[in-house]
Amino acid sequence: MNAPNTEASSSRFVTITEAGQPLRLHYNDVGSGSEVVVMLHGSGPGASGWANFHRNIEPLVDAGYRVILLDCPGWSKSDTIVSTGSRSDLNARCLKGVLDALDIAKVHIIGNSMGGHSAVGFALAHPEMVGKLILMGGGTGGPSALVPMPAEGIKLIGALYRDPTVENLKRMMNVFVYDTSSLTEELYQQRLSNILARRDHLENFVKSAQINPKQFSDYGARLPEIKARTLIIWGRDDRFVPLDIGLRLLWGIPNSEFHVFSQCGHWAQWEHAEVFNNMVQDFLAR
Ligand SMILES: O=C(O)/C=C/C(=O)/C=C/C=C(\O)C(=O)O
Repeated sequence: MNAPNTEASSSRFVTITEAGQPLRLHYNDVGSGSEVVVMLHGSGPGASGWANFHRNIEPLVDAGYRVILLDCPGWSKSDTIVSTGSRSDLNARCLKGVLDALDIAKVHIIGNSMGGHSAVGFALAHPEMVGKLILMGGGTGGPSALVPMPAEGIKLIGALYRDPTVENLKRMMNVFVYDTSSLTEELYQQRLSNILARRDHLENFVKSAQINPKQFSDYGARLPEIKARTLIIWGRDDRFVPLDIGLRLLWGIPNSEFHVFSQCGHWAQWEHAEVFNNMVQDFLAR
């Protein structure tokens, strides 16, 4: 019997060059299929590939995919960074560096929130390297037609970055998911320890937003350039990146489809993991 895949057993590092400087990035590498699925996490404090997607890795690995979870610069065990330009483009450059280092020519990408913005940035810069895209609660920065921006959840993320207390974490997590009864003390403690482990990441995120408040590019005008078949997934009750941003993606990306979960906040892959996993496998196999 194979040993279970764990964060520790799949943990790897690679050093790329970013803006002429070495940048050490952490990733998890699970499974050994010839088709590769990259998972890109969101921008909340304490996020990581493993923390965002731990309910989604095993089903894809069991279905025969190799899964790479990249921790973007400024999160988890990756180097810290001050982002003064587009963070979505920065993450896209980092993904290119990692794939080149691993000699991987083509990937499917699942992006959550900031990870969705970064996946679109990557697809625009390197269309030949993208198989299919799955965008959840993200895909472009820019305005919502319905909700004042920054949305309430994004304001709570900012407060948590500036003042990383368990009270601020609970305030953020309580609008993060639809069903707050799913939030356990263990989850809070795990997330808080991730957050407090890297105060440099917190400080640099705050600094980045002060230098450039628009960290996430508005790719709206360029969405029609995306040729990859794209599955857009959203929570109806998303209070971080409003649902109508998903509609903008659907209008803009020519070969796209849109699924909305009711009773779901910003973490569709976690709140509706089983249906999400089946949907992803079906979409990738089509
Ligand atoms: O401001 C945006 O457009 C993006 C926000 C996020 O990326 C928020 C993500 C939060 C998480 O996924 C998390 O795990 O904290």
